[in-house]
This record gives sequence, C-alpha cells and structure tokens, in this order.
Amino acid sequence: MTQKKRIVIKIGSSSLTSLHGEISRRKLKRIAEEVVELKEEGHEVLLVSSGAVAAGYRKLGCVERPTALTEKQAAASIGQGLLMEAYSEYFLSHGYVASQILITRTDFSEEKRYKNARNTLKILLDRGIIPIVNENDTVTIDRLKFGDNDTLSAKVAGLVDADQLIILSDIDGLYDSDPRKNPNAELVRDVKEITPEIEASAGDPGSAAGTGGMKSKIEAFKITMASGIHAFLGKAGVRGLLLDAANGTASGTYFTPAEKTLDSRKQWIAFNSGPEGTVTVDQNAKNVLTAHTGELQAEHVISVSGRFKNGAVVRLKDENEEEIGLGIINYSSEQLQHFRELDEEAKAIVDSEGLVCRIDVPLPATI
Ligand SMILES: Nc1ncnc2c1ncn2[C@@H]1O[C@H](COP(=O)(O)OP(=O)(O)O)[C@@H](O)[C@H]1O
Ligand SMILES: N[C@@H](CCC(=O)OP(=O)(O)O)C(=O)O
Repeated sequence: MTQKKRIVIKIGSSSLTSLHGEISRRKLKRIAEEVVELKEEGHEVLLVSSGAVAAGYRKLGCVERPTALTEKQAAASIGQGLLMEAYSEYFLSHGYVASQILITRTDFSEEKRYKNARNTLKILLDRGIIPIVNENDTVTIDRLKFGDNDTLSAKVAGLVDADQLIILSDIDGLYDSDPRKNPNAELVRDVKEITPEIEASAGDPGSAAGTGGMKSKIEAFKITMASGIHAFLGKAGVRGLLLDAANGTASGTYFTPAEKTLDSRKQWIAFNSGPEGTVTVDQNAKNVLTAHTGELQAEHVISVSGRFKNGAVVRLKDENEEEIGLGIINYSSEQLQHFRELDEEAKAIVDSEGLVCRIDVPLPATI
C-alpha cells in the first residue's frame, strides 16, 4: 500500500505556457490530470502555481510578457482569476474543490500571520480541498516580492509540514552545469548536500516566461533540506511523473533532507522572519555563541544597526563582519545603544541582570 503523503507541487510559468508565453490550456490540463491521479491515491495535494501574468497580459493589451512592474501587476490581476477558473473547472469535473490563496512576504515575516495561514491551509488540506497558492502579485511592492515561486513553494511546504515538494519545470532535473551553455552537461539524480559546485552550476531562467531559473530552485531546495522535507525536480508534461515522483521512481533529481533539521520555530526564524537589525559582538561572545551553549551579555555588544524592538530577530556578526547566526533579542536597539553609553559601574549592574540574546540559528549551516 502506498504511504499517504502531503505533497506541495510547484508549477512554473514555463510549464504552463505556449511558445509565445501565453497560458496553454492543454499543458494546464495535463498537469491537473496528474494531480487528480495523486488525489485518487489518497495523497493531500497543495499547488503553488505561477501563470497569472502569462494568463493576463494579452487581455491587458500587451503583445509580449511585460517587464514593467505595474503592467505585470495589472496582467496578474486579470490572469489570476482566469488561471483559477481553469484549475477549478477541471478539478470540479473530477469531484475535487480548489481554493485560492494569495500570499505576500509579510504573511510569512509576521509570526501571527504565518500561524494563521498555517491553520487555514491545514483545514483545507484536512478536508480534501486542493489549495492553489500564488504570490499576491497585484499588491506586492517590488522590494518585498518573492518574485519567483520557487522559494515561495519551499516556504509553503515548510508552513504546512509537507512530506514532499515537487518542483515541475521545463527541464528534467538539475544538471551539473547550465545545459544551455554546456551541451555535455549531465543530469544529477541525487543531491544530499548543496555544495558550492552545485551553486555555481545553477544558471538563470531558460525562457522569457521563467523567473528564477535554477538559482532560485537551489535556494528552494536549501530550505526543504534544512526543514526535513524531501524534494524532487522534474519535467512537467511527462506522463505519470507526479505519481512516480511521489513513489520515488521518477526520472529527475531527488533532494534528500539533512540529518539534522530545524524545528518549525527555527525554520520561521531562519527563512521567514526577515531580521530587523544587526548586532556586532566581540570575539569572546562569538566563541560562546557558536559553541551553542552561549548567551550573549550586553558587555559583548560592540555595535548595533537598524531599529528593532525587544523580541525581534537580529543578525549577529563578528568584528570582521562575518555572520555568525540569527537570534531573538531581549532588548530593543535603543536600550542597547543606551547601555553602550553607561559607565562601567552601571554596565556591571545591567549586565548582571541582562541576557541579551541566545543564538537560535547558527550560520552558515542552514542558510
Ligand atoms: N544547472 C542547471 N540545470 C538545469 N537547468 C538549468 C541549470 N542552470 C540553468 N538552468 C535553466 O533553468 C531553467 C528552468 O528555470 P525557469 O526557466 O525559471 O523555469 P520555471 O518557470 O519552471 O521556474 C531551465 O530551462 C534551464 O535552462
Ligand atoms: N507570480 C507570478 C509568477 C512568477 C514566476 O514567473 O515564477 P516562475 O515561473 O515559477 O519562475 C505569476 O503568477 O505570473
């Protein structure tokens, strides 16, 4: 009997579009058919689907996929509805209900919203619905965009405690170098660690429709591997690929999670919180903090940048500007600045009371 899994499937723009960059109903139906096969096997399925811009730009009056942000946002507001309509129609005809979730980065960076999104998605999955997630392109400002849906899909997989993330693309897996530049590039079938060689091999998108290329997919797999989630990269449109990927028999690249993984709070700190400031510490503190036993006392803080409240996530750096980790700080930036201005006697009193920070997520192990 097959083990029932919770599977997140990311469908890139290039997997849903024709040569001209418009949505292809035929391609969408092929993928939807495979999703239905997974549902019939009893798996829970959540889709992260790109394609809103592709589905809408013609109707906006553009002759090709726009590059200006405002046009992309306007195209997405037309296309997102059309995309959902196409999925919904197909799934309903097979007795499955789809739901739409549009997400922005702040939905992840604010812990309350993160937990709320998690609860909603879990209810939908428990009830057999197929949630379809996309970035809320229409309202997201450039600086705060995910941009590509690869890292979004890995974060969503972490959010719902998925067993597996399947990324469908226009290529049948990760190659040891960018196949457009090197015709002798070879398919890598198993990845247990993202090495510097893998990072160097990952190039840009293969088509005008794609956004992140292999680079953003590798970022996504770093997140799944650190979060204990199995992942697979394969080519959309290959008959039976989704079922085979779920069973571990598909042709493509499998990414095995690390042995030591982060619990859900640490995942949130590492990948979603968005540090609000930087605290530079002296060598003594660095030694203690990186030994994992340590707690940072105020006297070891050399400088503070950014404005943050107590309870914020901050980046910790050493005197050479090297990052040593992320932690939740017990003092605001103002309190820390104030501390630096006290005389030694006053400092000794505050310091004996004050734990400033404990390192929660060491670097570079996980990011
Ligand atoms: N090392 C690599 N292995 C495989 N593909 C790569 C690599 N480096 C760059 N690419 C390119 O990444 C493309 C897939 O990413 P992208 O175009 O963004 O598609 P999607 O829309 O599916 O996200 C491939 O078509 C390929 O040309
Ligand atoms: N959110 C955008 C998709 C962004 C994008 O192109 O991502 P991808 O094709 O997955 O690299 C849309 O729906 O058009």
